[in-house]
Amino acid sequence: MTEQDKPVLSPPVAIANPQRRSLLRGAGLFGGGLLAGGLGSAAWFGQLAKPVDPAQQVVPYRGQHQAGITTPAAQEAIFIAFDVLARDRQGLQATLQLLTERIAFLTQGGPAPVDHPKMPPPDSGLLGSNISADGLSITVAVGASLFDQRFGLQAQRPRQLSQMQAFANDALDAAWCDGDLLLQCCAHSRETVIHAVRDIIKHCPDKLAARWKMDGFLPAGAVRHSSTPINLFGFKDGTGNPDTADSAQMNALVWVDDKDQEPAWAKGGSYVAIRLIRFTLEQWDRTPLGEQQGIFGRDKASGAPLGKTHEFDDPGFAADPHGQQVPLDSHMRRAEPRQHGRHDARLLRRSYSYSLGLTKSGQLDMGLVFICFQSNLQTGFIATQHRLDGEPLEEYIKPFGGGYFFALPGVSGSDYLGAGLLQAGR
Ligand SMILES: C=CC1=C(C)c2cc3[nH]c(cc4nc(cc5[nH]c(cc1n2)c(C)c5CCC(=O)O)C(CCC(=O)O)=C4C)c(C)c3C=C
Ligand SMILES: [Fe+2]
Repeated sequence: MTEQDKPVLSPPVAIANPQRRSLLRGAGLFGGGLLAGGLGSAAWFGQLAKPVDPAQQVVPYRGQHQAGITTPAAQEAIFIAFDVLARDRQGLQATLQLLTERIAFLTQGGPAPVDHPKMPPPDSGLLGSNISADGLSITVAVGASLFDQRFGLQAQRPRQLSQMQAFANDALDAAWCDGDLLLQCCAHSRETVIHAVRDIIKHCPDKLAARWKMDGFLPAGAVRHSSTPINLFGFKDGTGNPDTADSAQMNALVWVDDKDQEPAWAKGGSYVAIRLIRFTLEQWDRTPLGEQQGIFGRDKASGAPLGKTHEFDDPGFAADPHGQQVPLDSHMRRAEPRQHGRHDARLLRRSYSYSLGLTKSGQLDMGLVFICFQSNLQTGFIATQHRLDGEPLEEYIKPFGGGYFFALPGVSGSDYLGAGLLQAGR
């Protein structure tokens, strides 16, 4: 078991009730630092009373799985897709080795490197002379295009990895889609994720060409208090997620393993579906509350399923077969009909809000970077999105970018990210 896989609480403390679950989500600011420090669960509650400084939090980048997937979501994010400039396998290996080195440095923190004043400074200086780890995680995922003829990796492509095809309500813009590599950078402060992306771009001018980039954010209060973040429609978003502290569930839903019949190197990785979705907020803000709530199937203030009292209450669909409480076409009911047990939607969501300028027609350009992780893309994102196709929410959303990627398995010892893939492709 790697550091990253150790349960935050020992198994007898089962996460049965929602209060416990939201408490566990609180490990966001505390748990990662403790794991990094190698402390056990006994000290965990003690630390709750005396939180560590978030700026000092180190999220281990090594482990069976990459960080940034089941890691509690930090407040700030940058999603950036690149095309690889290398022309051969050796060049790709050098790129992944350098990326791993940068991730190791940036996520652990330390003194900013200095050089001769006649040289360009090796660090941007954005974080001062001492770079804080600041809860930074950088997750590396590969796109289907990496498995074309350039690197001879065709036979190693994860079985379900392909270019994302448009769904019925999509207006995909190629400039915002796909890429050989996707980096998800998350940290407690904006300057830390910007510093990380600038560092990687500075070190890889001959290796990576940026293709598209989107900044994401979560409400500060929700992250600080470990409550469910509220999206730009004003609804709590994440309530129905599976429990990341339940490793059996994560193995079933998120991590590729022997059950998935994927290439051996892919074990420990996860499929990523990322969607850039613009909201028509001017129209939404003129929509009656009752209609808004019917669209999601939840109470706007509490997040409870309609007809229930608390956020984590079971919606009781079996007792509401005609949708008198939670409409049959509401977002939550279509996404997770709960017909065959709890997880019809076999995925873990980890979405962020985005806010750009104005659209060409003068509307707010704001929305959601929807991102989810799953061991099976077909039964995860694709099946769920098909159930959502035609939902009433579509009147207020327009997906315009993103793609499918595969988050590489974690890295151990002195290995580099993707080493298993490149060795398998020999
Ligand atoms: C294909 C998967 C999904 C897409 C795309 C998606 C887009 C999307 N979602 C919201 C807001 C909410 N989603 C909520 C629940 C929810 N959404 C999905 C899947 C997709 N959402 C699932 C599997 C679930 C869980 C349903 C459940 O278990 O009850 C909710 C309700 C609160 C919650 O559980 O998180 C909200 C709110 C937006 C705005 C959006 C794209 C524009
Ligand atoms: Fe959703």
